[in-house]
Amino acid sequence: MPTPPTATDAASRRAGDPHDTEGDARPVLRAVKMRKHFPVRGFRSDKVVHAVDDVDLELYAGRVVALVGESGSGKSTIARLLAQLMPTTAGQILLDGEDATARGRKSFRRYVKRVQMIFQDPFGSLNPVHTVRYHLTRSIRIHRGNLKGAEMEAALDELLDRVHLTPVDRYVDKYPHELSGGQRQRVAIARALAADPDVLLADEPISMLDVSIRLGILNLLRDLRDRLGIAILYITHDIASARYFADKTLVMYAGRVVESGDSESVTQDPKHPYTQLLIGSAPDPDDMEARARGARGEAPSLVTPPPGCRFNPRCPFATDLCRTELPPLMDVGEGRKAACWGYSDRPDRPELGSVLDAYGERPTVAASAAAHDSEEAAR
Ligand SMILES: Nc1ncnc2c1ncn2[C@@H]1O[C@H](COP(=O)(O)OP(=O)(O)OP(=O)(O)O)[C@@H](O)[C@H]1O
Repeated sequence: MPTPPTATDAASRRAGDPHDTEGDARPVLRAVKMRKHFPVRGFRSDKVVHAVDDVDLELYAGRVVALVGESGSGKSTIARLLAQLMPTTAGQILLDGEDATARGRKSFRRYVKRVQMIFQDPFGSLNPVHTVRYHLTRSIRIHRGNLKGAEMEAALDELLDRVHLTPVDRYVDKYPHELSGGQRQRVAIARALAADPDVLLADEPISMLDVSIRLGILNLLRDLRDRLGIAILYITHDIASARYFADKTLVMYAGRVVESGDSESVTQDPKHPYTQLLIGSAPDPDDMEARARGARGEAPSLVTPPPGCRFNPRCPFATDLCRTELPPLMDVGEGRKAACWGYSDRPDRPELGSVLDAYGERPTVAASAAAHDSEEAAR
Protein backbone atom coordinates (compact mmCIF):
# COMPACT_ATOMS: atom_id res chain seq x y z
CA MET A 1 0.00 0.00 0.00
CA PRO A 2 1.46 3.40 -0.89
CA THR A 3 1.79 5.68 2.11
CA PRO A 4 -0.13 8.96 1.95
CA PRO A 5 1.98 11.99 0.96
CA THR A 6 3.32 14.15 3.75
CA ALA A 7 4.39 17.76 3.86
CA THR A 8 8.03 16.72 3.90
CA ASP A 9 7.75 14.60 0.74
CA ALA A 10 8.99 17.34 -1.57
CA ALA A 11 11.93 18.08 0.70
CA SER A 12 12.93 14.43 1.01
CA ARG A 13 12.53 13.90 -2.73
CA ARG A 14 14.86 16.76 -3.35
CA ALA A 15 17.36 15.49 -0.83
CA GLY A 16 17.72 12.17 -2.67
CA ASP A 17 19.69 11.36 -5.78
CA PRO A 18 17.81 13.12 -8.57
CA HIS A 19 18.87 10.36 -10.94
CA ASP A 20 17.31 7.56 -8.93
CA THR A 21 15.79 5.06 -11.29
CA GLU A 22 12.09 5.40 -11.87
CA GLY A 23 11.68 1.82 -10.71
CA ASP A 24 11.79 2.64 -7.01
CA ALA A 25 10.48 6.18 -7.21
CA ARG A 26 6.90 7.29 -7.47
CA PRO A 27 5.78 9.90 -9.96
CA VAL A 28 5.15 13.41 -8.64
CA LEU A 29 2.64 14.15 -11.35
CA ARG A 30 0.76 11.56 -13.31
CA ALA A 31 -1.88 11.62 -16.02
CA VAL A 32 -4.01 8.52 -16.44
CA LYS A 33 -5.98 7.99 -19.65
CA MET A 34 -6.17 11.75 -20.07
CA ARG A 35 -8.47 12.92 -22.84
CA LYS A 36 -9.48 16.25 -24.31
CA HIS A 37 -12.15 16.62 -26.97
CA PHE A 38 -13.00 20.17 -28.09
CA PRO A 39 -16.47 20.79 -29.47
CA VAL A 40 -16.35 21.92 -33.10
CA ARG A 41 -17.76 25.41 -33.37
CA GLY A 42 -20.33 26.11 -36.04
CA PHE A 43 -21.52 22.51 -36.22
CA ARG A 44 -24.98 21.72 -34.97
CA SER A 45 -23.82 18.20 -34.25
CA ASP A 46 -21.81 16.50 -31.59
CA LYS A 47 -18.63 16.61 -33.65
CA VAL A 48 -15.47 17.10 -31.62
CA VAL A 49 -11.75 17.61 -32.17
CA HIS A 50 -9.96 14.59 -30.69
CA ALA A 51 -7.03 16.68 -29.46
CA VAL A 52 -5.79 14.23 -26.80
CA ASP A 53 -6.87 10.63 -26.37
CA ASP A 54 -6.04 8.27 -23.52
CA VAL A 55 -2.62 9.68 -22.72
CA ASP A 56 -0.71 8.18 -19.79
CA LEU A 57 2.24 10.21 -18.58
CA GLU A 58 4.42 10.20 -15.49
CA LEU A 59 6.79 12.90 -14.27
CA TYR A 60 9.44 12.04 -11.71
CA ALA A 61 11.47 14.30 -9.41
CA GLY A 62 14.78 15.29 -10.99
CA ARG A 63 13.89 13.94 -14.42
CA VAL A 64 12.89 15.47 -17.74
CA VAL A 65 10.25 13.96 -19.99
CA ALA A 66 10.04 15.31 -23.53
CA LEU A 67 6.81 15.32 -25.50
CA VAL A 68 7.60 15.51 -29.20
CA GLY A 69 5.44 15.50 -32.30
CA GLU A 70 4.45 17.65 -35.21
CA SER A 71 2.19 20.67 -34.98
CA GLY A 72 -1.35 19.82 -33.90
CA SER A 73 -0.45 16.48 -32.31
CA GLY A 74 -1.81 17.62 -28.94
CA LYS A 75 1.35 18.58 -27.05
CA SER A 76 0.23 22.01 -25.82
CA THR A 77 -3.19 20.67 -24.93
CA ILE A 78 -1.51 18.14 -22.64
CA ALA A 79 0.48 20.93 -20.95
CA ARG A 80 -2.63 23.04 -20.47
CA LEU A 81 -4.53 20.06 -19.06
CA LEU A 82 -1.71 19.26 -16.65
CA ALA A 83 -1.58 22.93 -15.60
CA GLN A 84 -5.37 22.68 -15.11
CA LEU A 85 -5.93 25.72 -17.30
CA MET A 86 -8.88 23.79 -18.71
CA PRO A 87 -10.79 20.68 -17.66
CA THR A 88 -10.13 17.23 -19.07
CA THR A 89 -12.86 15.40 -20.99
CA ALA A 90 -11.89 12.18 -19.23
CA GLY A 91 -9.05 10.69 -17.25
CA GLN A 92 -7.29 11.63 -14.07
CA ILE A 93 -4.47 13.89 -12.92
CA LEU A 94 -2.67 12.66 -9.82
CA LEU A 95 -0.23 14.63 -7.68
CA ASP A 96 1.77 12.41 -5.32
CA GLY A 97 -0.67 9.64 -6.16
CA GLU A 98 -3.78 11.59 -5.17
CA ASP A 99 -6.49 12.99 -7.38
CA ALA A 100 -5.44 16.58 -7.97
CA THR A 101 -8.43 17.94 -9.87
CA ALA A 102 -8.80 21.50 -8.65
CA ARG A 103 -12.41 22.11 -7.68
CA GLY A 104 -12.17 25.71 -6.61
CA ARG A 105 -9.92 28.71 -6.30
CA LYS A 106 -8.15 27.51 -3.17
CA SER A 107 -7.35 24.05 -4.46
CA PHE A 108 -6.25 25.51 -7.82
CA ARG A 109 -3.87 27.85 -6.01
CA ARG A 110 -2.47 24.93 -3.98
CA TYR A 111 -1.97 23.00 -7.21
CA VAL A 112 -0.34 25.90 -9.05
CA LYS A 113 2.14 26.33 -6.24
CA ARG A 114 3.44 22.86 -7.02
CA VAL A 115 2.93 22.73 -10.79
CA GLN A 116 4.13 25.77 -12.71
CA MET A 117 4.06 26.44 -16.43
CA ILE A 118 6.56 28.21 -18.69
CA PHE A 119 5.23 29.42 -22.00
CA GLN A 120 6.71 29.62 -25.45
CA ASP A 121 6.61 33.39 -25.74
CA PRO A 122 8.34 35.10 -22.81
CA PHE A 123 7.36 38.52 -24.19
CA GLY A 124 3.67 37.61 -24.22
CA SER A 125 3.78 36.12 -20.74
CA LEU A 126 5.40 39.19 -19.12
CA ASN A 127 3.44 42.41 -18.75
CA PRO A 128 5.27 45.12 -20.75
CA VAL A 129 4.32 47.90 -18.32
CA HIS A 130 5.89 46.21 -15.31
CA THR A 131 9.50 45.66 -14.28
CA VAL A 132 11.25 42.41 -13.43
CA ARG A 133 10.94 43.41 -9.76
CA TYR A 134 7.15 43.71 -10.06
CA HIS A 135 6.75 40.33 -11.78
CA LEU A 136 8.87 38.50 -9.25
CA THR A 137 7.63 40.22 -6.07
CA ARG A 138 4.05 39.53 -7.16
CA SER A 139 4.79 35.84 -7.60
CA ILE A 140 6.70 35.70 -4.30
CA ARG A 141 3.74 37.34 -2.49
CA ILE A 142 1.25 34.94 -4.05
CA HIS A 143 3.22 31.82 -3.23
CA ARG A 144 5.31 32.65 -0.16
CA GLY A 145 3.38 35.37 1.62
CA ASN A 146 3.90 39.07 2.03
CA LEU A 147 7.67 39.31 2.52
CA LYS A 148 8.90 42.80 3.35
CA GLY A 149 12.09 44.84 3.03
CA ALA A 150 15.32 42.91 3.33
CA GLU A 151 13.53 39.55 3.22
CA MET A 152 11.90 40.41 -0.09
CA GLU A 153 15.19 41.73 -1.50
CA ALA A 154 16.93 38.52 -0.48
CA ALA A 155 14.22 36.44 -2.17
CA LEU A 156 14.55 38.53 -5.33
CA ASP A 157 18.34 38.15 -5.32
CA GLU A 158 18.07 34.42 -4.87
CA LEU A 159 15.60 34.01 -7.76
CA LEU A 160 17.61 36.10 -10.20
CA ASP A 161 20.78 34.33 -9.14
CA ARG A 162 19.15 30.96 -9.78
CA VAL A 163 18.42 31.89 -13.38
CA HIS A 164 21.87 33.47 -13.77
CA LEU A 165 20.65 37.05 -14.19
CA THR A 166 23.51 38.60 -12.27
CA PRO A 167 24.58 41.09 -11.09
CA VAL A 168 21.00 41.40 -9.89
CA ASP A 169 21.07 45.23 -9.94
CA ARG A 170 21.55 45.17 -13.69
CA TYR A 171 18.24 43.37 -14.27
CA VAL A 172 15.84 43.86 -11.40
CA ASP A 173 14.43 47.25 -12.44
CA LYS A 174 14.35 46.57 -16.17
CA TYR A 175 11.16 46.40 -18.26
CA PRO A 176 10.64 43.36 -20.51
CA HIS A 177 11.44 45.32 -23.68
CA GLU A 178 14.84 46.23 -22.23
CA LEU A 179 15.80 42.54 -22.03
CA SER A 180 16.79 40.05 -24.72
CA GLY A 181 14.49 37.09 -25.50
CA GLY A 182 16.70 34.75 -23.49
CA GLN A 183 16.76 37.12 -20.50
CA ARG A 184 12.96 37.44 -20.65
CA GLN A 185 12.60 33.67 -20.63
CA ARG A 186 14.94 33.55 -17.61
CA VAL A 187 12.67 36.05 -15.83
CA ALA A 188 9.64 33.89 -16.70
CA ILE A 189 11.47 30.87 -15.25
CA ALA A 190 12.42 32.86 -12.11
CA ARG A 191 8.77 33.83 -11.69
CA ALA A 192 7.80 30.15 -11.86
CA LEU A 193 10.52 29.27 -9.33
CA ALA A 194 9.09 31.80 -6.86
CA ALA A 195 6.45 29.15 -6.14
CA ASP A 196 9.19 26.63 -5.27
CA PRO A 197 7.40 24.14 -7.53
CA ASP A 198 7.91 20.39 -7.82
CA VAL A 199 6.95 20.34 -11.49
CA LEU A 200 7.70 22.66 -14.41
CA LEU A 201 5.63 22.33 -17.57
CA ALA A 202 7.74 23.93 -20.29
CA ASP A 203 5.78 24.40 -23.51
CA GLU A 204 8.30 24.99 -26.32
CA PRO A 205 10.41 27.20 -24.01
CA ILE A 206 13.15 27.78 -26.60
CA SER A 207 11.35 27.75 -29.93
CA MET A 208 10.90 31.55 -30.10
CA LEU A 209 14.44 32.29 -29.02
CA ASP A 210 17.46 32.96 -31.14
CA VAL A 211 19.23 29.70 -31.98
CA SER A 212 22.42 30.92 -30.31
CA ILE A 213 20.80 31.24 -26.87
CA ARG A 214 18.58 28.14 -26.90
CA LEU A 215 21.21 25.88 -25.42
CA GLY A 216 21.71 28.29 -22.52
CA ILE A 217 18.03 28.03 -21.54
CA LEU A 218 18.05 24.23 -21.82
CA ASN A 219 21.18 24.10 -19.68
CA LEU A 220 19.51 26.33 -17.11
CA LEU A 221 16.48 24.01 -16.97
CA ARG A 222 18.82 21.04 -16.66
CA ASP A 223 20.57 22.77 -13.79
CA LEU A 224 17.19 23.24 -12.05
CA ARG A 225 16.42 19.57 -12.59
CA ASP A 226 19.72 18.56 -11.03
CA ARG A 227 20.06 21.11 -8.23
CA LEU A 228 16.42 21.41 -7.17
CA GLY A 229 15.16 17.98 -8.22
CA ILE A 230 12.32 19.52 -10.21
CA ALA A 231 10.33 17.25 -12.53
CA ILE A 232 10.15 18.81 -15.99
CA LEU A 233 7.83 18.23 -18.92
CA TYR A 234 9.59 19.55 -22.00
CA ILE A 235 7.36 20.10 -25.02
CA THR A 236 9.01 20.42 -28.38
CA HIS A 237 8.65 19.63 -32.06
CA ASP A 238 12.41 19.30 -32.16
CA ILE A 239 13.37 15.71 -31.43
CA ALA A 240 17.12 16.54 -31.45
CA SER A 241 16.74 18.86 -28.46
CA ALA A 242 14.71 16.14 -26.72
CA ARG A 243 17.65 13.79 -27.15
CA TYR A 244 20.01 16.38 -25.71
CA PHE A 245 17.87 17.44 -22.77
CA ALA A 246 15.32 14.80 -21.78
CA ASP A 247 15.77 11.57 -19.89
CA LYS A 248 12.67 10.09 -21.46
CA THR A 249 10.85 10.92 -24.68
CA LEU A 250 7.21 10.41 -25.61
CA VAL A 251 6.27 10.74 -29.27
CA MET A 252 2.78 12.04 -30.04
CA TYR A 253 0.87 11.52 -33.23
CA ALA A 254 -2.63 12.90 -33.78
CA GLY A 255 -3.51 13.11 -30.08
CA ARG A 256 -2.01 9.78 -29.04
CA VAL A 257 1.32 8.64 -27.67
CA VAL A 258 2.79 6.28 -30.28
CA GLU A 259 6.20 5.62 -28.75
CA SER A 260 8.03 6.08 -25.45
CA GLY A 261 11.37 5.21 -23.96
CA ASP A 262 14.68 6.66 -22.90
CA SER A 263 15.54 9.58 -25.17
CA GLU A 264 18.76 8.14 -26.49
CA SER A 265 17.22 4.91 -27.79
CA VAL A 266 14.01 6.54 -29.07
CA THR A 267 16.06 8.94 -31.17
CA GLN A 268 18.81 6.49 -32.17
CA ASP A 269 16.68 3.41 -32.75
CA PRO A 270 13.07 4.52 -33.31
CA LYS A 271 10.57 1.67 -33.30
CA HIS A 272 7.32 3.23 -34.52
CA PRO A 273 7.17 3.99 -38.27
CA TYR A 274 6.05 7.54 -37.45
CA THR A 275 9.06 8.15 -35.18
CA GLN A 276 11.30 6.78 -37.92
CA LEU A 277 9.76 9.23 -40.35
CA LEU A 278 10.08 12.11 -37.88
CA ILE A 279 13.74 11.34 -37.29
CA GLY A 280 14.53 10.60 -40.92
CA SER A 281 12.94 13.85 -42.05
CA ALA A 282 15.97 15.98 -41.17
CA PRO A 283 18.89 15.76 -43.56
CA ASP A 284 21.46 16.37 -40.85
CA PRO A 285 20.77 14.54 -37.58
CA ASP A 286 22.63 17.14 -35.57
CA ASP A 287 20.97 20.12 -37.18
CA MET A 288 18.18 21.11 -34.80
CA GLU A 289 16.78 23.71 -37.14
CA ALA A 290 16.57 21.43 -40.16
CA ARG A 291 14.94 18.78 -38.04
CA ALA A 292 12.37 21.23 -36.74
CA ARG A 293 11.51 22.30 -40.28
CA GLY A 294 11.25 18.72 -41.49
CA ALA A 295 9.02 17.65 -38.64
CA ARG A 296 6.38 20.25 -39.35
CA GLY A 297 3.46 19.29 -41.53
CA GLU A 298 -0.26 19.16 -41.92
CA ALA A 299 -1.87 17.43 -38.97
CA PRO A 300 -4.41 14.81 -39.96
CA SER A 301 -8.10 15.50 -39.32
CA LEU A 302 -8.77 15.14 -35.64
CA VAL A 303 -12.51 15.59 -36.12
CA THR A 304 -12.77 12.29 -37.98
CA PRO A 305 -9.51 10.54 -37.13
CA PRO A 306 -8.76 7.46 -39.21
CA PRO A 307 -10.05 4.24 -37.63
CA GLY A 308 -7.46 1.81 -36.28
CA CYS A 309 -3.97 3.25 -35.98
CA ARG A 310 -4.12 7.00 -36.65
CA PHE A 311 -0.89 6.77 -38.60
CA ASN A 312 -2.18 4.03 -40.93
CA PRO A 313 -2.99 6.32 -43.92
CA ARG A 314 0.66 7.41 -44.06
CA CYS A 315 2.24 4.12 -43.05
CA PRO A 316 3.76 2.08 -45.90
CA PHE A 317 3.38 -1.15 -43.89
CA ALA A 318 -0.28 -0.79 -42.84
CA THR A 319 -2.49 -3.88 -43.11
CA ASP A 320 -6.24 -4.34 -42.57
CA LEU A 321 -5.47 -4.86 -38.89
CA CYS A 322 -3.92 -1.38 -38.71
CA ARG A 323 -6.88 0.09 -40.57
CA THR A 324 -9.45 -1.37 -38.20
CA GLU A 325 -8.03 -1.88 -34.72
CA LEU A 326 -6.26 0.66 -32.56
CA PRO A 327 -2.86 -0.68 -31.43
CA PRO A 328 -2.16 -0.29 -27.70
CA LEU A 329 1.29 0.78 -26.48
CA MET A 330 3.20 -2.51 -26.46
CA ASP A 331 6.45 -3.41 -24.73
CA VAL A 332 9.26 -3.53 -27.26
CA GLY A 333 12.08 -4.23 -24.81
CA GLU A 334 14.36 -2.24 -22.52
CA GLY A 335 11.50 -0.31 -20.98
CA ARG A 336 10.41 0.99 -24.36
CA LYS A 337 6.92 1.01 -25.82
CA ALA A 338 5.44 1.44 -29.28
CA ALA A 339 1.81 1.54 -30.40
CA CYS A 340 2.28 -0.48 -33.58
CA TRP A 341 0.79 -3.84 -34.49
CA GLY A 342 4.11 -4.75 -36.09
CA TYR A 343 5.40 -5.53 -32.59
CA SER A 344 2.49 -7.79 -31.65
CA ASP A 345 2.22 -11.53 -32.06
CA ARG A 346 -0.96 -11.24 -34.10
CA PRO A 347 -0.81 -13.44 -37.21
CA ASP A 348 -2.19 -10.57 -39.31
CA ARG A 349 0.41 -8.10 -38.05
CA PRO A 350 2.22 -5.88 -40.56
CA GLU A 351 5.73 -6.72 -41.67
CA LEU A 352 7.83 -3.71 -40.69
CA GLY A 353 10.80 -2.44 -42.61
CA SER A 354 12.55 0.85 -43.10
CA VAL A 355 10.04 3.64 -43.62
CA LEU A 356 12.57 5.72 -45.50
CA ASP A 357 13.38 2.85 -47.86
CA ALA A 358 9.68 2.18 -48.33
CA TYR A 359 9.17 5.76 -49.46
CA GLY A 360 12.17 5.41 -51.75
CA GLU A 361 13.51 8.75 -50.61
CA ARG A 362 13.97 10.83 -47.50
CA PRO A 363 10.59 12.48 -47.22
CA THR A 364 9.55 15.09 -44.74
CA VAL A 365 6.46 14.42 -42.67
CA ALA A 366 4.85 17.24 -44.62
CA ALA A 367 5.70 15.55 -47.92
CA SER A 368 4.20 12.26 -46.81
CA ALA A 369 1.06 14.06 -45.66
CA ALA A 370 0.79 15.76 -49.03
CA ALA A 371 1.24 12.38 -50.77
CA HIS A 372 -1.56 10.94 -48.68
CA ASP A 373 -3.82 13.91 -49.38
CA SER A 374 -3.34 13.60 -53.13
CA GLU A 375 -4.05 9.84 -52.92
CA GLU A 376 -7.26 10.65 -51.03
CA ALA A 377 -8.22 13.22 -53.63
CA ALA A 378 -7.67 10.72 -56.45
CA ARG A 379 -9.98 8.14 -54.84
N1 LIG B 1 -9.44 25.65 -27.70
C1 LIG B 1 -9.49 24.80 -28.73
N2 LIG B 1 -10.65 24.61 -29.42
C2 LIG B 1 -10.70 23.75 -30.45
N3 LIG B 1 -9.66 23.02 -30.90
C3 LIG B 1 -8.48 23.18 -30.27
C4 LIG B 1 -8.33 24.08 -29.16
N4 LIG B 1 -7.04 24.03 -28.73
C5 LIG B 1 -6.40 23.15 -29.55
N5 LIG B 1 -7.26 22.65 -30.46
C6 LIG B 1 -6.97 21.65 -31.48
O1 LIG B 1 -6.42 20.51 -30.82
C7 LIG B 1 -5.40 19.93 -31.64
C8 LIG B 1 -4.12 19.83 -30.83
O2 LIG B 1 -3.61 21.16 -30.64
P1 LIG B 1 -2.31 21.48 -29.79
O3 LIG B 1 -2.12 22.95 -29.77
O4 LIG B 1 -2.39 20.78 -28.48
O5 LIG B 1 -1.17 20.78 -30.68
P2 LIG B 1 0.41 20.97 -30.59
O6 LIG B 1 0.99 19.63 -30.83
O7 LIG B 1 0.76 21.66 -29.33
O8 LIG B 1 0.70 21.92 -31.82
P3 LIG B 1 1.75 23.13 -31.92
O9 LIG B 1 3.12 22.50 -31.91
O10 LIG B 1 1.41 23.77 -33.23
O11 LIG B 1 1.51 24.03 -30.75
C9 LIG B 1 -5.29 20.79 -32.89
O12 LIG B 1 -6.07 20.20 -33.90
C10 LIG B 1 -5.89 22.11 -32.44
O13 LIG B 1 -6.47 22.78 -33.56
